[in-house]
Amino acid sequence: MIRVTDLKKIYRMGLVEVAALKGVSFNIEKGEFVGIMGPSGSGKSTLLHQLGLLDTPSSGRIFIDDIEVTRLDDEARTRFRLMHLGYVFQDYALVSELNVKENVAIPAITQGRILSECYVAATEMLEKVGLGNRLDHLVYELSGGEQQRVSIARALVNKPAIVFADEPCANLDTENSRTILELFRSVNRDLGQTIVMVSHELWHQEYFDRIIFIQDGLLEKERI
Ligand SMILES: Nc1ncnc2c1ncn2[C@@H]1O[C@H](COP(=O)(O)OP(=O)(O)OP(=O)(O)O)[C@@H](O)[C@H]1O
Repeated sequence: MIRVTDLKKIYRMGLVEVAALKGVSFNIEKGEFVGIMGPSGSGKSTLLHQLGLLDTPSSGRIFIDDIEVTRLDDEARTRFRLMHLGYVFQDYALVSELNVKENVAIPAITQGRILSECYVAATEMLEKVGLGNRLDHLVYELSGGEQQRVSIARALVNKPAIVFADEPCANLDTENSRTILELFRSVNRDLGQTIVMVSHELWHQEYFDRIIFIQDGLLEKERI
């Protein structure tokens, strides 16, 4: 489903260059729950941003379902993201002025679906993540763990083929982290979504089907 060949990313700030990815190649199969792990500064978030089409690599190729996404122009990339990809970030990135149901409906509304349908889809996803009783709450009325579940519901509302999660448990305690990881696991099993998640917490690896280890911008090893 995802095929990456010789991916490189060099950040340039004036005369200073940082080679964050130095040529990585791997595949991710449809329906896998993959963890990207490695030390701080190793290139995990950079890799996730390239895979999730949130940034453009310096060189190399990424194919998603045989489409070479690294060749898409800006408009096509935006459309591809909206139609096929979902995102979960460590700071939840929710809109504080909107209630929970409205937040989750945003990607569906952006797709141009009928408003009432968007709210039905949002409600369904909030029930799936165990927040069917919080639809009209404002974001600040929820705990951190609940806010992250809202952001997962938002990532899933368009039923994307792939969900990218960048350290989604970074701001949560162990109990809430387990809830989030179990939620990803059940979504992966029940809805068949491919999930790619960055984490530096070793204990998270028990939840992943496979781990891609990255060290100093290079693939360290892959293991089942
Ligand atoms: N926008 C940027 N501009 C310049 N350098 C960057 C940028 N983003 C990341 N880097 C550098 O690229 C390298 C890889 O960073 P990245 O954030 O991908 O690592 P990471 O493994 O996700 O780290 P962490 O676990 O600490 O979040 C680091 O040396 C970092 O300083």
